[in-house]
Amino acid sequence: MTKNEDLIIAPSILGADFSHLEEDLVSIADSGAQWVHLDVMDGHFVPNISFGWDLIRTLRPFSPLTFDTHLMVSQPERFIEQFASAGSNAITVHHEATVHLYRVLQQIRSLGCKSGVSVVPSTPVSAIEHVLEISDIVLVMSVNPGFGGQQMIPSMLQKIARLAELRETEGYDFLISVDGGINAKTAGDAVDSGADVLVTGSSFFSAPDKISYVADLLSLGRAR
Ligand SMILES: O=C(CO)[C@H](O)[C@H](O)COP(=O)(O)O
Repeated sequence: MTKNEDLIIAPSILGADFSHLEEDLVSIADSGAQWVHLDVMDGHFVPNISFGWDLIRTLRPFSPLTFDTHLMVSQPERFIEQFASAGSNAITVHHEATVHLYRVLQQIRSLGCKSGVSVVPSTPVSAIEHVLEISDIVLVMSVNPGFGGQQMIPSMLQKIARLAELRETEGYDFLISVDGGINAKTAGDAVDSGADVLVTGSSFFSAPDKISYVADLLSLGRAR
């Protein structure tokens, strides 16, 4: 996979106004972003509750973009089928949320979705090395998950760089995604470290001009 040349911008609807989600979803496609990031929180794995597969199924007809579902959910293996049939194109689960990680990633692929694995800031890359061969996406959480609008933890850049190194040396084919505190100031360092997918919530939805905001982020990939 060619790194960064095809940078992907994935606005997170966690930052949207839930009273007019349809409109905000359309604004993501109109902005030039390629993916929609859907943060599912269960109030157990993270101290917040967001939404479930019914909302994703409801939103699906209103966007042609890739639905990138991020399950911040304990024992996600219980719900993979529901999130796949709701219209997810990619499903990411947390290493810390299951003892059956390899099997869950296989399950995700068997349902026709891209498989994603994520780690919270305290988990080192070494914890997921055994599943990199069956991962289409590795999502580096650059904040403690649960809430939008936090500041990026700078040391997470080293984690991105380590993943990029492993991909190169071992010949893996996953995309490196980064989630948490991504904005016009922090995105450059993330891309320089090796990120291919920029998840952006509060900064996207507060941008006065979403098209320019996305264009600026996309230009970081081309500048490499
Ligand atoms: O997963 C998340 C929080 O757990 C959000 O996707 C992430 O924090 C993006 O929001 P922001 O860009 O506002 O940091």
